[in-house]
Amino acid sequence: MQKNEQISALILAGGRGSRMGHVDKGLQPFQGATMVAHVLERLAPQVGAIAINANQNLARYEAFGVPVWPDETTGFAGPLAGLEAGMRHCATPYMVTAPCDSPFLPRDLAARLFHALQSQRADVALAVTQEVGMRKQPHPVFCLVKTRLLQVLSSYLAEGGRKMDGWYADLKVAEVQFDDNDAFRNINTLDELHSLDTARAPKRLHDVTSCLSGYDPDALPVRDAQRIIREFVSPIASIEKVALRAALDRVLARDITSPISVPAHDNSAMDGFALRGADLRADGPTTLKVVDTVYAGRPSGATPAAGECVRIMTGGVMPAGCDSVVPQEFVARIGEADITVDAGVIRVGDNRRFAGEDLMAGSAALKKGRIIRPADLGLLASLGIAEVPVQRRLRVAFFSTGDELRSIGEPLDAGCVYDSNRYTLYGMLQRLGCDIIDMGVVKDDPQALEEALRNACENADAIVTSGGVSVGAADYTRDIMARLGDVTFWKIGMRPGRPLAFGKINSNGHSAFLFGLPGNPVAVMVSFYFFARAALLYMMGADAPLPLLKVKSAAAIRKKTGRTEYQRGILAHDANGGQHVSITGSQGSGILRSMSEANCMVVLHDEQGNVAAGDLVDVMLFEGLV
Ligand SMILES: Nc1nc2c(c(=O)[nH]1)N[C@H]1C(S)=C(S)[C@@H](COP(=O)(O)OP(=O)(O)OC[C@H]3O[C@@H](n4cnc5c(N)ncnc54)[C@H](O)[C@@H]3O)O[C@H]1N2
Ligand code: MOO
Ligand SMILES: [Mg+2]
Repeated sequence: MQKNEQISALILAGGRGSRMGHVDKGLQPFQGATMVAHVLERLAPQVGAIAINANQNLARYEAFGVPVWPDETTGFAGPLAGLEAGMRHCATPYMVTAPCDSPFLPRDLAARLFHALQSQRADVALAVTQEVGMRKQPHPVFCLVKTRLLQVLSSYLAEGGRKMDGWYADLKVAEVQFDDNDAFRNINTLDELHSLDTARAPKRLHDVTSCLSGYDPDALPVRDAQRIIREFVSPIASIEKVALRAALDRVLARDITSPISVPAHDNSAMDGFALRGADLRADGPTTLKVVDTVYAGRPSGATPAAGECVRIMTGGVMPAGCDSVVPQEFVARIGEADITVDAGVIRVGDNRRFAGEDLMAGSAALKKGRIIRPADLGLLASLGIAEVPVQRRLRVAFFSTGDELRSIGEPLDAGCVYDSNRYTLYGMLQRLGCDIIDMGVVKDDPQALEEALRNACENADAIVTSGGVSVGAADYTRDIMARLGDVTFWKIGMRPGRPLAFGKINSNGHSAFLFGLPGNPVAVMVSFYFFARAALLYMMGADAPLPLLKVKSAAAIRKKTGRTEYQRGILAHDANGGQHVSITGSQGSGILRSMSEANCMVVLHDEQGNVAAGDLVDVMLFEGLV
């Protein structure tokens, strides 16, 4: 974001922190620094100059190397007094403010407020947010003002005014809508501060693994590896708004509350005649006078009296007083101006759809974390929602390692193989909806590996590599990974996919989670599905557990206890209309055909031994998984 030299920033740290037990809020430790330091770090790059308004601990604020201006009115007159002090000292025509307890403020705050101020020829611009289905929420302490308005503010204060949004009542105000409500989140209590601090503090792998009893990196059960990974990774907290169609397959970032009732009115489920159920005789035919016709989308306003009815189309609004609809094909006689209905053809209330029976205004329509499917697009459209808050896409860099690998298009030299892992990884990552960075093949060369890992780390949220994580002499990958961060190497009690590297690496102030998958072509896929997939989904804020089905095994399967086996299976119908699963031929870790032929994975758990024909086994369908 570009710096605007015409704007100065003022951090409002002059409050008494009464909700924090009278501590100085700005100086509270938060994620390895103080709260005010986080605000400084976000705001300073946006403006030409920056200062702090504080009324206590002035020397500690001055230690940040920026000017500190106390209120000029005594007695903690609130943020307006700070604003006044700031405007008096400010040397630029514009000043932007933010409170010291908002460490997540937008990095484009000044630019967007300034743009709105200019384009709307306003005096003050302020941030607002609006949750879907909720009222607009202004954030007057996040504002941009023309500094020449000092006089207006001083008069308001002199008259005893104290409300942040009161002083500009007679000025032109531009509101700027920001999508990320959390960016304006201020931290009011020490409890809130501590819980956020621990939730977001970087974890060490050791802290996670040490909580596990009997942790052995060389014989780690699948469940434990999955648990450690889940504990260690953290979700990205960045939201964007996209047009409804573009939300397909994206992760919903906020709960959606229905702003309207769907349908909005009671209406007919059939083409027929709307009537008053009480008019229908139980002992013989009823004749009713037809007084009007109602088409869908054209309410008639008619209010039929006793003995009257209205011709109605499917979706037409039920006329007042009517509670039932008789479909036209059930009517015994349709005359010029009346109809006759036989006894017992409908019950009172039949074929009437109630207002809000699909969704009631104010009710929860969709939960955040959901991956948006076609039905959800329709549901959102039925609510009139044109833009959807979604998580930003996860950026995932991936590459293959190995001197023997050739990319397609290159000649296949003696002893070499074509790189297939990068294509299976491409497919799997693409299906997960990630933004992918394909980094090609990297040679078994320490310098090339380090460069690739650093580059990936600086550009992605997560890195997926294949190969080099076992114990071979040319497998430098392990050493380099370990050197760049907090990475552990496991031998997992599973087949295929025994070796796995996992952790987080750092480069030039960036960090990324790392999944070092084994090189064998089936192992790379199985490790992706059972470790990386869930972790990446969690990072992208998605809540998408996969069901395991129980299906009969068509034949006996040999299985060792004490490890998880992922056998490639074909689920098919048998002659009796039931289903069974059979294993695809050779299950070798290099036989990619076994994956291609399969339509599911048979999951044989640690404690399971040999399977007899007809036994039920757990099956995970590729459909949904891939
Ligand atoms: N002494 C031991 N040797 C091995 C062990 C072990 O525990 N002790 N584990 C075996 C298991 S299990 C696996 S899985 C592999 C994993 O090896 P690496 O992750 O080090 O992978 P590489 O050695 O680089 O390659 C293994 C194999 O896969 C082929 N490969 C690699 N990348 C690709 C690619 N992109 N496309 C196609 N094929 C690829 C590579 O040519 C090798 O054949 O280690 C076992 N050894
Ligand atoms: O576990 Mo390795 O993945 O069997 O070939
Ligand atoms: Mg190897």
